[in-house]
Amino acid sequence: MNSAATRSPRGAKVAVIGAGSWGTTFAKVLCDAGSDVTIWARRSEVSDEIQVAKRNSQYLPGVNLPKTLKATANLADALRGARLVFLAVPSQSLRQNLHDIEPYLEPTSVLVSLVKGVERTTTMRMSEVIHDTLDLEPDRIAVVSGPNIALEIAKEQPTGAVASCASIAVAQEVAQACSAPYFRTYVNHDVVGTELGGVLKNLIALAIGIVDGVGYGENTKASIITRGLAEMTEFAVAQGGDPITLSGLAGLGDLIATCQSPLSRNNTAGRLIGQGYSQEETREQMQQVAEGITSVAPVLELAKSRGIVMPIVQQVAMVLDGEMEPKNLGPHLATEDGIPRRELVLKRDSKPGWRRLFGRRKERTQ
Ligand SMILES: NC(=O)c1ccc[n+]([C@@H]2O[C@H](COP(=O)([O-])OP(=O)(O)OC[C@H]3O[C@@H](n4cnc5c(N)ncnc54)[C@H](O)[C@@H]3O)[C@@H](O)[C@H]2O)c1
Ligand SMILES: O=P(O)(O)OC[C@H](O)CO
Repeated sequence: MNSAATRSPRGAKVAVIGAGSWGTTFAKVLCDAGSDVTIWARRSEVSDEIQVAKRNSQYLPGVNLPKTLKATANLADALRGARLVFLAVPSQSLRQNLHDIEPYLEPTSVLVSLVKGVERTTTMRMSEVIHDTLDLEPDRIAVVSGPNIALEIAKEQPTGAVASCASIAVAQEVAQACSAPYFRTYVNHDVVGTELGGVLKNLIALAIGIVDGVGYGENTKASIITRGLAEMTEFAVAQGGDPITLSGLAGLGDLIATCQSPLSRNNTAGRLIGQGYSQEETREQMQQVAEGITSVAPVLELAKSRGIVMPIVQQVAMVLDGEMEPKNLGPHLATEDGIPRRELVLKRDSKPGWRRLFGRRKERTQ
């Protein structure tokens, strides 16, 4: 595809699927960037409130949404004519949502994941789930990720993000559609690294929340953030990601935001667990998605299959499962053999191009 042929004009029709805190905030960004936006909500009371009152009081209390934003609970209405379709539903429901939207997609629609989780049953990233479900070409699958706490952005506090697609022209089209005065979007073509940055920072934010709940101070947290970034980078590189991406907005940037913000749901969930609440009690107290909790097991499964050691994520899993006291979580635990290891060991994925992006489905079905 060439960029002139694919660039969405200002005012182009786009759709957002999911009207929780991020879907609604992202719809506002898209409106403020000049797109013609329709957001789809599962519940008609939510779409009615957005459509009529320009509010989403459950997820963004006190925020006025743009007058131009349209909302519906009807998928066909949301998707009609939409070149870009932004997906903002929980990771574990994405596959079902994709099946639901498939009949209404335009033949050239690009699907853009805003989701920061891994599918528990398959260990797939969201772009892999899109490919697996809809069999789209890589240049019709993109992701947007970065240090993006919804409520801050809904209040127009400035931030940045990265739009990533195998086709840099499509990444530019996506970035252009979501570049508002307070939201600057960069581009890259490292879908794997961009996507995994958003998944993995949630696991480190859980660890930060846990030690915060215990009452540990800044040295512990700085060590966890730094060693967490090393774990994130080793993991992402082994899956085919670029280490540079992990030091950018979608990696380090998002890690800092999520580990520092009391608004982060993953951080909050970790803090409750660190204070002694069980995983079940924490889930009950959380009114919103904390993707990290469901991503721990599939990430560790993938790490094991690639021979990657993730001591912090492993400890988070043990605390969640009640096998370790929160106060024992820390960056100080030795590896199994007790031998001090190097600070960063990058084992690159040797698969080239598309096999790195979406190779697992092909491998499975060949
Ligand atoms: N909130 C943020 O700051 C933020 C920022 C960046 C990315 N994200 C990511 O965006 C994704 C969505 O998170 P969110 O913050 O909007 O969550 P949320 O809890 O605020 O909202 C989730 C939305 O999904 C809907 N939903 C739940 N189950 C569904 C299903 N089976 N089918 C369709 N819709 C369903 C809910 O009704 C709700 O509207 C997550 O992967 C999250 O990691 C969130
Ligand atoms: O609230 P969290 O923990 O899901 O984090 C929100 C965003 O991913 C931060 O970029």
